[in-house]
Amino acid sequence: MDEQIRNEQQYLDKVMETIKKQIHDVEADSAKRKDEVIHIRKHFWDDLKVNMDTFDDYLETIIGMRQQAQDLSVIESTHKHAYDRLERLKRIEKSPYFGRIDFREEGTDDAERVHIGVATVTDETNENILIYDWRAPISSVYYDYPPGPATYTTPVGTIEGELEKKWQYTIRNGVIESMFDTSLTIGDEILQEVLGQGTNKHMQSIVATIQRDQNYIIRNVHGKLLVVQGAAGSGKTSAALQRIAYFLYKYRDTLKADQIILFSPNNMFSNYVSHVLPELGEENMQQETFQDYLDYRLRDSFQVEDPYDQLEYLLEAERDQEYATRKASIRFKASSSFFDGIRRYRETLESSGMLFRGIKFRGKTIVSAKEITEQFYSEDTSLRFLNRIDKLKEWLLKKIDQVEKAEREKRWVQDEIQLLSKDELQKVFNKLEEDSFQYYDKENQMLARFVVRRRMKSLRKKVEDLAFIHVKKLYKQLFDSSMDDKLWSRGEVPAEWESIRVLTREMLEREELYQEDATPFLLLKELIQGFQSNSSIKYVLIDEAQDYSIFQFEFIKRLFPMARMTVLGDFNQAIFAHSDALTDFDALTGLYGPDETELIRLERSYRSTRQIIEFTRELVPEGEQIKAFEREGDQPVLEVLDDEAELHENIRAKVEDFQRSGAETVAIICKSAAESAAAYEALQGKIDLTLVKKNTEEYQQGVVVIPAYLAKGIEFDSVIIYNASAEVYGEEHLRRLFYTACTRAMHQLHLYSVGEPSPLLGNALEGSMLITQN
Ligand SMILES: Nc1ncnc2c1ncn2[C@@H]1O[C@H](COP(=O)(O)OP(=O)(O)OP(=O)(O)O)[C@@H](O)[C@H]1O
Repeated sequence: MDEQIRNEQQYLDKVMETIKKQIHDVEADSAKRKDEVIHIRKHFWDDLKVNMDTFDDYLETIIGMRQQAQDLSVIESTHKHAYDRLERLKRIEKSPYFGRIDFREEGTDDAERVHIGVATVTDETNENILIYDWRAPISSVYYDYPPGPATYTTPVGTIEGELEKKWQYTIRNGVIESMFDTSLTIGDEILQEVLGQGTNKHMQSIVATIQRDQNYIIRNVHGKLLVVQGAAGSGKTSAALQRIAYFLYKYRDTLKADQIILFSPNNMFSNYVSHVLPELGEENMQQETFQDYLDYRLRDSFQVEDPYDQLEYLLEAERDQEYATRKASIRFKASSSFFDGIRRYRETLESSGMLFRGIKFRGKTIVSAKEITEQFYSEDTSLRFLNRIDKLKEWLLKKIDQVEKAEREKRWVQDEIQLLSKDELQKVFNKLEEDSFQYYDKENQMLARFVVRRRMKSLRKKVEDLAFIHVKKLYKQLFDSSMDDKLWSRGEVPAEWESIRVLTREMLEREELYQEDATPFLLLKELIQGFQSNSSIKYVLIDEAQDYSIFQFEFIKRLFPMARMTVLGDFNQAIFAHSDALTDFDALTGLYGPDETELIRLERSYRSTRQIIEFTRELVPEGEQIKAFEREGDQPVLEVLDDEAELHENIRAKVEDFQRSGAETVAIICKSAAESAAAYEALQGKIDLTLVKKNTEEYQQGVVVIPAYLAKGIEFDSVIIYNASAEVYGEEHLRRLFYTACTRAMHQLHLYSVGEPSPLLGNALEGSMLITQN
């Protein structure tokens, strides 16, 4: 083995030497190019013969300018390329690879040694590859096979052969610290080591230890929709991020990072995952929360309730009649029935029911809502709805033209002309010089024209933006009892429909929009005014996808018509009311059809120790399917206490305990923001801690108090469940929230209960997965 390490170290030294030399060369080259760029920029005009005397001179000048600009752009782009290469080389200089396969291609005698790292490195002749990028076709053998027969796919076909050996290395600072022959070792030492480490301020890349099923997700480029249903901690987010890196490599000539968008649950999560791609030498994709998008699109119309306020209401509000209505409303408005209902509603508007705003100018109606309605329904009904809207807009703009002409003669115009500033007058006269005189025989006429046009500008803009369509009222009309027969067949609406109608109308009268109404409202708006879509996005990835309704998926699909979609989620963590009854992503098959859809399950969980996984999987139905990665730790503990004073004292001591054992991140996870605020208040003087709120941007190290729904997608060395009592987690619908909270723990999990423990713990208590202390 020593001999092997020595040999390998020699190879490593050679590779590092090459990288060092390349860094030196690129640096020298890059400095030269930089000088060139500066020179061209400085002397752009000196080197150019500007002569406009004749048409030929003019043409020559233009061509010269173009040529100069082109040269500059080529050098600049080469410079950027070199800079990226330099960054990449520097990043891998001291740890250039992490694995090796000895692969013998069929029909050959000798196995090729393929070293695998984060970026490709070739020798000075550029002919021999010293390190293969982990995304290269041959590298997939490293992730997919144990020693034995193996194949991989290249653009020209499938290569078959024998994987003779597979090595894993840990290299630090240019020294091989360990190397494992995977055919001899049991288990995955490197993965053990990686998972045993503490949390980081940011999520880490997993390229050295990608597992086979994860690799399948990362490299899957078949259909339009890839759905990944995976247990908590099974690497869904990790797979999504490495998948993006894979796309950026595979399609590097045509795909840019900003053509990929990742929908994440909140800004703290976005921040948490934002280092993975740069660590892999790639630029970050766009990241958005769906809420940000809704806010952006609806900010002019409404203050939209955010999803966390909706959740907080569902967790903490009194369980009265209104609560039941709201819950039913949330479910129904997220359903495909409601989606179809809205589409039917739009169709009925073709023949009647459109609602418009009258158009006023200086307090006087120019075109009344009634006239607009009459005009709309007098148009040729065989035209497509959106064309009719367009024609109506043109008709209104013409009306505005007429009014504009007539207004120029009015007295107010003369008054306003008197008030024009010097600058404004100058502006009008400048224009006069540009325009032909013949249109403006009188100066005053021109000023009048200026004044009226200026006043009408915003009106015109409103008409252009179709603001004369009363979408708010149209949405409200959807909840009018008169629509029932037209829109809904028997049994399609929930039993609470009557009270949902009232609740929704009251909300709209207050000029508010609940979270559950935001996407439906936007859909209706788009069906009537035309869809805003973004065709430049080629890949959309949706993480924590169990939190999206089928309605929202439909919407995202329309929004990005040219994109392929990757959807990753776990229904055991579906904490929003609209999704708490769903158990799988089957409904998504309808989105692009079965031929374009592939579903993959990830069952092994990597985040937590075996003991934590064996406990948490007892909390959910069919939890036995979740497999633990064999990493040992302490058994989770449930401690039952008498009162809150005791609870806070115990938490203080426990946090100290965890920190003494090396935990860098400790989360005290609560049910809601309300419970978190109370816990924070009580613990503040005892422990140095931070309260995480919905607008917290950064993942915090140290001790945090956090509501379970904000801890989604992230992880902590040690987790304390603040109060797992029957009083707090008494209701069945909190099971998934409770599971989400417990699965955030990597190494240690401790639950407290003031008084009787939650019935949700039932199976786990009986199965002795949990040590109980009274
Ligand atoms: N192949 C792997 N190698 C190393 N670490 C891994 C691997 N797969 C997952 N992990 C680690 O497991 C943890 C959980 O991964 P990740 O957050 O991607 O899971 P998830 O399925 O998105 O979880 P959740 O649904 O709970 O949010 C992370 O620390 C991640 O780095």
